[in-house]
Amino acid sequence: MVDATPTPVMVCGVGGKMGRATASAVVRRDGFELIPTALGKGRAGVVDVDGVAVTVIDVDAEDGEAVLKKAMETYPGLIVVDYTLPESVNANGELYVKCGVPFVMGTTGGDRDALLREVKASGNYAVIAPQMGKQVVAFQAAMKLMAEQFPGAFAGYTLTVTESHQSSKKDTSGTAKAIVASFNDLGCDFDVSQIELVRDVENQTGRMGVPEEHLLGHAFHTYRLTSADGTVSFEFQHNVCGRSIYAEGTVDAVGFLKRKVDAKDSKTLYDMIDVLKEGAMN
Ligand SMILES: NC(=O)C1=CN([C@@H]2O[C@H](COP(=O)(O)OP(=O)(O)OC[C@H]3O[C@@H](n4cnc5c(N)ncnc54)[C@H](OP(=O)(O)O)[C@@H]3O)[C@@H](O)[C@H]2O)C=CC1
Ligand SMILES: O=C(O)C1=N[C@H](C(=O)O)C[C@H](O)C1
Repeated sequence: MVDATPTPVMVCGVGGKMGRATASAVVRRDGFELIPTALGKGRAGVVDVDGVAVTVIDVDAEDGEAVLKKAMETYPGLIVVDYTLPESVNANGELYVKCGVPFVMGTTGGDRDALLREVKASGNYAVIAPQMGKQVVAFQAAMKLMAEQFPGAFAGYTLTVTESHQSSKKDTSGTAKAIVASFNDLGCDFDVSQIELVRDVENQTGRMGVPEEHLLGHAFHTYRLTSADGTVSFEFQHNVCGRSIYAEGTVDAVGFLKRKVDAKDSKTLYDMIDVLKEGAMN
């Protein structure tokens, strides 16, 4: 029999740009319920998400663990979505593991190796990925496959990577870092510290071609490969305006994770390529 109970979702960081967009997608999507409590930082208060009043509890002022445990009791089957900030990634991951709550981590940055290692070792169910947009995930997967199939195919080529995001974004794109890992396997000698970050309006609207109405929410990535003698070049580009592609993908990830939890799947840690491969993205 199909379980008709909606999946309860807590969105941590609901006061921020991605948290808000994701909470709104949860409200719109059948089969999911946005719970009226979330963890936040610095600012407590109530955020109205399309008619759902979400009380944001400041983790600096209250015990996040107690808040989460209460929510898990009140909403059995709770799944947490995290769109907070790079500096909170590891502490939040640890908190979710401590509470035993399945989670989707969309937040980038932090110590990724430690996060993945600790979550995997814990056996806590989680989807962790720097990119939730279906078509960008497909591109990321294609580059990974190319690197697995043809390692070293671009040896000797020079790689340049440019990414433009809203000026409030402090970290280097997690997506760009993941794709650079595939270029490394393809033979390109390139370190993520060489990624060019564009955060100023003049270059965004001029050189990058970001429409003005999307200066506050965009992700424009260009990867250029040039052969040693300059006679051959490749360019890969993905330009996203707004945030709906990520918000919708995040809800897909929540649905995927719920099915894995219910099935008690032996694999517990996933990324968005796993979600895409299973045909779980709308
Ligand atoms: N995986 C993906 O597809 C995508 C990932 N991202 C990533 O999502 C993250 C958030 O981006 P964005 O929404 O633009 O950032 P914002 O700055 O707009 O929002 C971050 C929010 O998180 C809150 N916050 C910070 N620390 C904590 C904490 N410890 N617990 C709970 N809440 C906390 C902040 O609260 P306060 O306002 O009080 O400081 C703020 O409301 C970034 O890492 C970004 O790269 C973005 C788009 C897509
Ligand atoms: O902060 C953003 O906006 C984005 N962050 C993710 C990243 O760091 O790769 C995904 C996308 O680029 C938007």
